[in-house]
Amino acid sequence: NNVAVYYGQGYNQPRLRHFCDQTSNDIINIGFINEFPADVNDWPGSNFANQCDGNMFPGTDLLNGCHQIWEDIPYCQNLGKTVLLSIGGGTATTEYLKDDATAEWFADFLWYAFGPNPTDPAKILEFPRPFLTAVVDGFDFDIEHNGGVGWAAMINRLRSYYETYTEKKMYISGAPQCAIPDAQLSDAIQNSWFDFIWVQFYNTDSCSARAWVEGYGDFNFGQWVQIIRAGANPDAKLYIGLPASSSAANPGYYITPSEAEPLISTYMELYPEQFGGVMLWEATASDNNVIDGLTYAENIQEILYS
Ligand SMILES: CNC(=O)NC(=N)Nc1ccccc1
Repeated sequence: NNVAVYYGQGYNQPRLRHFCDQTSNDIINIGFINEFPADVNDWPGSNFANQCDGNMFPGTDLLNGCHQIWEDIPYCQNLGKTVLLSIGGGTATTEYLKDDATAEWFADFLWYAFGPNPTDPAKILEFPRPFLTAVVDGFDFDIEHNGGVGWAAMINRLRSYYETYTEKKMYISGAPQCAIPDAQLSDAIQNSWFDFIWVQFYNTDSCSARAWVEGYGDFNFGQWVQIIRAGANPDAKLYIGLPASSSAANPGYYITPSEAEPLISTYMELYPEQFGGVMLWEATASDNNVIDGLTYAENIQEILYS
């Protein structure tokens, strides 16, 4: 079982390699590509908080020169970490896809800009390389607003590129909110191939991990298992998403490691095939939340390996 952490929006966060030096983190989602193309040929925008040097590709909101990230992605991969680039993150005003054509363009852009280094001179001319020669291990969809148009088309387009690429396995993951159906990702889960689904069992009270601990509401991991089994990839791994500290998500959703232990054990044992591990929002919050001498992520890792 794995621990997946989000990185890139942490308060005063250290550089990426700090989190790759931690054995508690297996998958790292770098967030975010937080502005989506308004139309075909439009470039997306990015934000990685205090990282990078504040330079954009001219006329765009796409960061250029994120030396900490392009240096650290191969460092992390050499340590066996899976590094995904996360799309979305929750800024409603800039995260919207108008149609499948725009979605497929978005997929093209991400593939040539952040995927394998293009060899076709035309592609080299057309697309930037924000992380230079670093090649991510796939893309994460943290889509929190504006509905489901385009996501299945975009993921299917990425999959068609993945099929042409034999150097390494590449992944698709998603971070739906826990209420079912998820307005943004349920259609994509039904119609396109995900490898990991990490459900945000926070910020929505009725299906939250906090509700399970307190004995109310409808924590719906089991229903998410059924959704995945009816989806395009029935073998997608399902993760329990949790806040990594009391201030990491909306107030009241944090659960302590000792509260998380029975929850994780219950569902790890109920659904051993589907259970993939725990997702944490987010890495710096985990570092700043030390309990019994271990970060929150290390505490969660102990539970997964116990
Ligand atoms: C996987 N994405 C997230 O977990 N996003 C997230 N936690 N956003 C957020 C929402 C409200 C308060 C703090 C963070």
